This record gives sequence, C-alpha cells and structure tokens, in this order.
Amino acid sequence: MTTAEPVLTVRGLSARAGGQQVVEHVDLDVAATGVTALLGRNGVGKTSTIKAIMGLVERTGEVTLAGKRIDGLEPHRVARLGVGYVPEDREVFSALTVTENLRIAERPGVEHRYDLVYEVFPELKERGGQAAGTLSGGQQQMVALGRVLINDNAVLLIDEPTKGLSPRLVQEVGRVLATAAEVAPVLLVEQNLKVVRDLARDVVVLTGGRSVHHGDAREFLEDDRLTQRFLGVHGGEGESA
Ligand SMILES: Nc1ncnc2c1ncn2[C@@H]1O[C@H](COP(=O)(O)OP(=O)(O)OP(=O)(O)O)[C@@H](O)[C@H]1O
Repeated sequence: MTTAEPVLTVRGLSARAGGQQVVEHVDLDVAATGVTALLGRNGVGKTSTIKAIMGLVERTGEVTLAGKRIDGLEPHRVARLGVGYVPEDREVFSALTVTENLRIAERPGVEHRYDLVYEVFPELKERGGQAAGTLSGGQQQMVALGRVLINDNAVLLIDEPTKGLSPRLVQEVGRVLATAAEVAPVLLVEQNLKVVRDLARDVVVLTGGRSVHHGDAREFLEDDRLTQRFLGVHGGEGESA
C-alpha cells in the first residue's frame, strides 16, 4: 500500500443506468502511483463505476481528484482536468486514420507526448495513414491507449483493455499498461488475473454494485477464499475471473 495521498477518492458513489441502480454507495481510492485494480464478477458495476467517475451516467456521491471535487462536472471538464479514460469497447473513430485518432485526442494546454506513444507503439507511426476501422482489435486497443498517453494526465481509467485479445496481445497490452502506470496512476478494470497480479499493487472489489473489499493485490489474489467468493475463481488460476 502506498503512503502518499490517493490521487482519486470516491465516496458514497451511486449511479443509475437504464432506469436501474447499478452502483450503490461505492467507496474507493486510487493510489497516487501504480495500478489499482477494480475487480468483480461480470455485471457487478465496474464499468458503471468508471462511467460515474467520468460523469457519463447519472450519479450521486463524492469524487475528488487531487483534493478537488469533480463530481459536479460534465465529462469533458473531468477529462480536461486530467482524467484519461479508455472505454471497454475501445471506441476508435473507424473512418479516421490512426494519426487523426491521436490528433483528435490532444488536450489543449498540455504537452503532447507523441515521442512516448510512438516509442511504446511503433506500429502506430508505421500505420499512421491507415483508417482505424481496418485495424485488428489489438491494434485498435493500442490506438485507444495511445490516445490517453498523448496527454499529461493526472490519472487513467482503463476498462478491460485485454478483453477478447489473443494471449500474445494480452502480454503486449500488459507491457503498455506497465509503461502507462509509470507516467500516471491507473484505475484498471481487468478480468485477466495474471495481468492484475503482474501490475496491480492495490485492489478494490465490487459485488452487486457495492465495494466490498479494499487491500493489497497480492494478498487478495493469494487468498483463495476471497477470490472464490468475489470472483468465482482460484486466485492462482491466472486467467479470466
Ligand atoms: N444502460 C444500461 N441499461 C440497463 N442496464 C444496464 C445499463 N448499463 C449497465 N446496466 C446493468 O448494470 C449492471 C452493471 O453493469 P456494468 O457494465 O457496470 O458491470 P461490469 O461489472 O462492468 O460488467 P462486465 O464485467 O460484464 O463488463 C449490469 O447488470 C448491467 O446489465
């Protein structure tokens, strides 16, 4: 566990989607450095929690970024304050080229780190003129991650970046996430427990829209009783929860 103040704190966050309560009074802290994993079975509200932090769904509760309340702000204001968001379904602009997808993500008033992005993803430079819609799923994920790495963010919210990728690409994305975590703290929704084990220092676990466990990632993953109860798997299994 880190001793520094968390970069992002969430207190009593509740959210509705499709007329239902999908997040109920969630408390969580995102450590000032490294990766905090947000875990839980399918449908427990991980994506909705991240969307609620961004202001993308109707919500109540307190969200604080580096000591400043952001829960009253619209999503573009939250993003402008340095909350980088990589949604679950990647959401690249299919008709735009790779370079255009990166340019459109540039936030005004901050340095744009193309050097870092092209160092981490040389392929994005090579394929700069290609329409993003013609890329593979793995390459589109690289574009989505590249778009948040371009800006100097205070925190990154990354939702299931390895979903549907081959084992080789999962490894590749894991390497990129490790680099991302060196430049900004990350809240990571991830079903692949090997990726969690390799990257995360802290975990927050949700069940039924509520946060039910916070703690050290390694201790959680090594506790079969906890992983069985909250994820339905042995922590040692390493693959999907
Ligand atoms: N727009 C919506 N309309 C209706 N129900 C929704 C909507 N968005 C989310 N839900 C429901 O809210 C619950 C939480 O969904 P959410 O996607 O946040 O969970 P999750 O933990 O991220 O799941 P997964 O691991 O499957 O991505 C689910 O029961 C889901 O069906």
